[in-house]
Amino acid sequence: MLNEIQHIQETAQLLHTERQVEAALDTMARQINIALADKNPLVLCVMNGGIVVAGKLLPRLTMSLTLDAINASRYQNKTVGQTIAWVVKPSTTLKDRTVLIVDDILDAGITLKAIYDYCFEQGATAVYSAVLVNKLLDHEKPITADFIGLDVENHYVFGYGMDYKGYLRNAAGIYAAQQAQSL
Ligand SMILES: O=P(O)(O)OC[C@H]1O[C@H](OP(=O)(O)OP(=O)(O)O)[C@H](O)[C@@H]1O
Ligand SMILES: Nc1nc2[nH]cnc2c(=O)[nH]1
Repeated sequence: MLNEIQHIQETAQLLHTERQVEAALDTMARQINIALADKNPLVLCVMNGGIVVAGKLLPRLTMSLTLDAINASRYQNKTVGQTIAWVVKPSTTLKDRTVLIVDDILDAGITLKAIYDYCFEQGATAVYSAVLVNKLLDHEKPITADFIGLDVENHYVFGYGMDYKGYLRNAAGIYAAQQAQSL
């Protein structure tokens, strides 16, 4: 496995540098600070991928807020999505809260739509979403995010929380994985 990960890392294409990602986070935070200034939001970090984005975004946010996590995983360390596994649900009540869902990537949009619907089912009054990366697809998605950091073309990407088979979430940039060799 580690041979494959090393190969993926060495052959990956850098799409957005750390500096570009940090600038995108600044811009997202500015927009969120304006839109949710007086909303006392509950920030819901979508584990595991959202952990880096949430961790980087939170110190940039200036309003009063609380934090919780949700883990709805569709890829489960694979590169092709399947049905959603609800691993962790928030322990805080969502009732009457404005929720800000924070995730690393909006791809087909199935995960975000499921979490969005879940928040309303739990009694949230308003639900916003922030994703670091929006993948450009040639078909409609069931949901769009309110705050988007960067667009990427239709590659499998990793870095800034996004994994390749569970690894490379710690890459300090956004990379496109090239086709894996069978190693
Ligand atoms: O738009 P979609 O096609 O539904 O995919 C997006 C989701 O996929 C990834 O999660 P994943 O299921 O890989 O879990 P992870 O956060 O643990 O990596 C990512 O963090 C998003 O939550
Ligand atoms: N790491 C990663 N997770 C995803 N989940 C949905 N699409 C992607 C992707 O391109 N990369």
